[in-house]
Amino acid sequence: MLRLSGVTVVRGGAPILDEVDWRVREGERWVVLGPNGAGKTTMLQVAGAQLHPTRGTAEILGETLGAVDVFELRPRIGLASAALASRLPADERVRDVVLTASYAVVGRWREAYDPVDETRAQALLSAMGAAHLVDRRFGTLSEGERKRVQIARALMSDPELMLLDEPAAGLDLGGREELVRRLAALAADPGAPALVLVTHHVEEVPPGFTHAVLLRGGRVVTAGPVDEVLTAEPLSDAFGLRLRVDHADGRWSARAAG
Ligand SMILES: Nc1ncnc2c1ncn2[C@@H]1O[C@H](COP(=O)(O)OP(=O)(O)OP(=O)(O)O)[C@@H](O)[C@H]1O
Repeated sequence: MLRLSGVTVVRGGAPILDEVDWRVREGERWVVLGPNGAGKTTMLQVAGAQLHPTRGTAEILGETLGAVDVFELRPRIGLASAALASRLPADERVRDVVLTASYAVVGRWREAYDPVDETRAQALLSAMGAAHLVDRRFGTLSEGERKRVQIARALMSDPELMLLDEPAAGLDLGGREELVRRLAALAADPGAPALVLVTHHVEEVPPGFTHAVLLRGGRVVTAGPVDEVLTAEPLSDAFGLRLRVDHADGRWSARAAG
């Protein structure tokens, strides 16, 4: 699904991603964790064919970035991020926010969409608990409602790879738990795309996620199965803080130790 080899992104003369090697296979559900400025969003932008590495190779869905038309590649990738959300017109109806994703465009540009697409958009909004919002304008939604609509949008093109950048940011406790529940359902669906979720908090890792990669200072600290990576030592290393990590009922929690 995805293979980054020696991926380096240089900005302002310094690497903000530094020799990153990372591989996501079909069916895997990954969480990307790390402190502020670790390079999580940058890595996701490379994975989403939104940004070319300065050095190294990014292979996405069998294509090599730089040797493929990104406009053909992008519809195969579902992406939900704050940067993308900010480009969605505030006066756009929720239905159209979701529908336009099939064409990887922002803002309605066609007069008519296929009824099959309309039905699919409605079904995805239902699956995200947002069916009742279909006629609302995107700009009038609460933060939690926007996140759920964005995920429905990201699923619209039936992507092979789905990238979610901090989908729980700005949500209250109820909103977070609701989102975690829906992402857990998505993770458990064998027909769902390979999933990558960026977060700051282990509490937001949905049950059913299989792998984790920890970043710090643009470098990979650890990557592998969640049971090995979401433990005190690697997380303490990544966040530069001695942590106690608990795991119960498929969920994680972390706090400063001692
Ligand atoms: N154009 C740029 N010029 C200089 N530095 C940049 C540029 N873009 C990003 N950076 C820096 O690169 C680093 C990584 O940024 P990135 O947004 O990928 O981190 P992140 O892990 O997603 O952070 P956060 O958790 O705060 O969202 C940050 O220190 C950021 O300030």
